[in-house]
Amino acid sequence: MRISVIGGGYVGLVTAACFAELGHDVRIIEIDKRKAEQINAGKPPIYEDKLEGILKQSIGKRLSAQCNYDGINDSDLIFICVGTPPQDDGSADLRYILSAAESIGSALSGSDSFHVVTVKSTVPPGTTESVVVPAVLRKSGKFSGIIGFCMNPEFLREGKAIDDFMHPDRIVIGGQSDKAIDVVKNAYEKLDAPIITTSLKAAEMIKYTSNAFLATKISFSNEIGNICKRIGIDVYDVMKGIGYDHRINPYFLNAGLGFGGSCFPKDVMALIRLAERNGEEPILLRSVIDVNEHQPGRIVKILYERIGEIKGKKIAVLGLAFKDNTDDVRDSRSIPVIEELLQKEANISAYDPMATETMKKIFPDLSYHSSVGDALEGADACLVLTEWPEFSRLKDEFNRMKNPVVIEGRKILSGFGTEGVCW
Ligand SMILES: NC(=O)C1=CN([C@@H]2O[C@H](COP(=O)(O)OP(=O)(O)OC[C@H]3O[C@@H](n4cnc5c(N)ncnc54)[C@H](O)[C@@H]3O)[C@@H](O)[C@H]2O)C=CC1
Ligand SMILES: O=C(O)[C@H]1O[C@H](OP(=O)(O)OP(=O)(O)OC[C@H]2O[C@@H](n3ccc(=O)[nH]c3=O)[C@H](O)[C@@H]2O)[C@H](O)[C@@H](O)[C@@H]1O
Repeated sequence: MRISVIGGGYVGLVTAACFAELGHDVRIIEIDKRKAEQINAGKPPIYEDKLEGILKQSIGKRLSAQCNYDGINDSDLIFICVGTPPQDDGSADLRYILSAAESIGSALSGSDSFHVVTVKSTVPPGTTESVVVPAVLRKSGKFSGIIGFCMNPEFLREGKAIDDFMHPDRIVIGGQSDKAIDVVKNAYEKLDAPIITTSLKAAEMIKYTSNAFLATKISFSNEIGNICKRIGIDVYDVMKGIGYDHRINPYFLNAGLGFGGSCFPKDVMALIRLAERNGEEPILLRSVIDVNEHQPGRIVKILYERIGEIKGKKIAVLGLAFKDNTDDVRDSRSIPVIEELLQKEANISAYDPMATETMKKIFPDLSYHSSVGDALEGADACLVLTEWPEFSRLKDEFNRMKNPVVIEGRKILSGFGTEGVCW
């Protein structure tokens, strides 16, 4: 099948590389020339496990990237994978979606064959129908039926994106017609996963609901964790105890600093704004955000309780990325922690296996180190902020600290006899 993917970011590039791996001919349209060039050179502009390998296998053969929309009228299926960042009020900014839809419409104006335009970006319910369909039809000069429309939300996690794409729990396809839905189904025919077909709007809502539910599990665990901490119980034992109940399951119950990244905070806020605009009071969703916003401050409070005055103290910060296995620091919970430490005039000594360069763009003046040991040298305390597996193997490195006070914002250490381990 011939597929075009609009946007060569996390989702677009992974989607394109995986569809090429499945044997389709894929063209990426990426307006950022530098990114398109990197992709064509077989170098992913982002770090993602296994991505470079599969990109190199297909690039120049079944996969290519370009900066314009030329030739997309060859494609049976066109995926929109551009960003939907938050606006100042938290609602989703749809300008990239509109612009992509208009460009697709113009590019399809001369074509006589059937094409399916499919939104993969996370968009508020109603967007495909009210923004994408009219823009494509207006610019193409065609009527509905000549072009099909679908909404196929993406559930991949950064750091595990290739495996998530190739082995999804389910594939959701919202569509206007069976004919359009069948084209999207065919693209995925080599994958072994249940396919849920639904309306365009329901597919859009499934994506928001999925992220909001996972975020709710995390905030719930944090609230229970905060209570447990007061009364001297390890919340990880508690969550293990409930996670065996198959109605609950053991995933996304890790308490700590809360959720970061480019999606959970943004998508829960967008859902809150959607609810409000439709006359609903999203009481639970607001609490999910509230709990999350408070968690970073709690670790600094615990630090103060352990070492007293923070001013002038050397604080080692292990982990900057919003989660392990990525160089992405967007909305990382390490950012508010570092901001508060800087406000209290701490000397921060930072280490991350992968995210140092991205974090330097936000905090250029921190003292960054290329090894955990160097970051810990002479430190008055250490905060662990990302669940990097390599931190679970640390032991002797902590001997380089001035005081053995280690506070975990993510439960990853395996117990090494230091003081102050929290959560
Ligand atoms: N990052 C993630 O893990 C996931 C993201 N999503 C959703 O997928 C969407 C995309 O997210 P990311 O890939 O992270 O964003 P991103 O910012 O990494 O990539 C978007 C890309 O689209 C390009 N672009 C923007 N306008 C364009 C246009 N008119 N034509 C061609 N290219 C254009 C940008 O230059 C950028 O490279 C968002 O709605 C996001 O919420 C969904 C699941 C997972
Ligand atoms: O829409 C999206 O962009 C994606 O958002 C998340 O994926 P991602 O943000 O890559 O990472 P997660 O593994 O979900 O972690 C998100 C945040 O929650 C935190 N987290 C996760 C799990 C947990 O138990 N506790 C916890 O605090 C992580 O540390 C991280 O900061 C979802 O898991 C994906 O299904 C979804 O496609």
